[in-house]
Order: sequence, then structure tokens, then C-alpha cells
Amino acid sequence: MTIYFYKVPDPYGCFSNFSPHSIHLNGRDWPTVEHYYQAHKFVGTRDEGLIEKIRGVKTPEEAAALGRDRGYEVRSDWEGVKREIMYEAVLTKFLTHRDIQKVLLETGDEAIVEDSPTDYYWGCGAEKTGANHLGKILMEVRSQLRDRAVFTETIVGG
Ligand SMILES: Nc1c(N[C@@H]2O[C@H](COP(=O)(O)O)[C@@H](O)[C@H]2O)[nH]c(=O)[nH]c1=O
Repeated sequence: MTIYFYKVPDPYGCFSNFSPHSIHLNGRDWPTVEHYYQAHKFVGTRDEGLIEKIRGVKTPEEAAALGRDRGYEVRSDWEGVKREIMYEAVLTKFLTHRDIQKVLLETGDEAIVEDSPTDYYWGCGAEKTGANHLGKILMEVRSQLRDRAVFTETIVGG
């Protein structure tokens, strides 16, 4: 059965980018995947100072609000790079936190869908017709983790 997730307190909330799982990436610690993703909108722009500001806010909601504030300049290549940036951050999250890695692996081959009522790129949107890129990334990360587990067991010996 398809697994739907969205809000952190709901079932499979650990799949949300807003879940309180920190990552270490590009030489820095980030409180959540959302902090990392939103901050990377400003790499190489005149608003680059925002990167540290976003990294320093307490909640992913604050990080998202800053990242979505169109008073700031978003990097011109953002649409072309945002999926790869999200993939790296989500992979790092599930490599770092073994408890949620287990939750993801235990979903087997079920489809995973970000049940956002408004987002038709990362989620499925209100009519469930969206591209669901975050769900797809989670499924890609799941197979990566599975491949790594097989490698560890067969090549390295557990
Ligand atoms: N989970 C979740 C959201 N969804 C997240 O928003 C991000 C997309 O941001 P943007 O590219 O700026 O539109 C991405 O991480 C997506 O998963 N949005 C929310 O307002 N609340 C939430 O609880």
C-alpha cells in the first residue's frame, strides 16, 4: 500500500524534510534537511549572507520562510540543481540516523508519496497528480541503502 507522509507528527513524519534530524554536509552542520535545501538557494548570489542566517534559525519553518522570501535573489541555476541538492541532503540524513534508516528500509518496495496539498513538484498536490520528487528521492535513497547493505554483507563481511 502506498505510504503517504507530510507533517512531522503524523505517520512516517521522519520522511519529511522538516523532521528534526541534523546532517553534516559541505563542511557544516545543518539542523534539518530543510535548512540545507533552503540555504542553497543563495549560493553565489549577492544574498549569500542568508546562508549562515538560515543555518542558524531554530526551526525548519523559519528556514523555509527565509528561503521563500522573494525579496532575496535566488541563484539563476536553482531549477536545474535543486533536485540533486535535495537528493544529497536526504541521502546524508538516512545514512546518518540509523533509526530512521530502518524505518525507510522496512517500507520494502512500497511507493512513497509526499502528501502535500499545495506542492506539485516535491509532493503530489491536492489532486495527487504532482511529480512527487521528494517521494521519488526517498525511494532512490532506499535502493541506495539496500545496495550498500548488500555490499557490506558480501564484500566487507558484515
Ligand atoms: N513538509 C512541509 C513542506 N514541504 C517541503 O517544502 C520544501 C519545498 O520548498 P520550496 O522549494 O521553497 O517550495 C520541500 O522540502 C518540501 O518537502 N512545506 C511546508 O510548508 N510545510 C511542511 O511541513
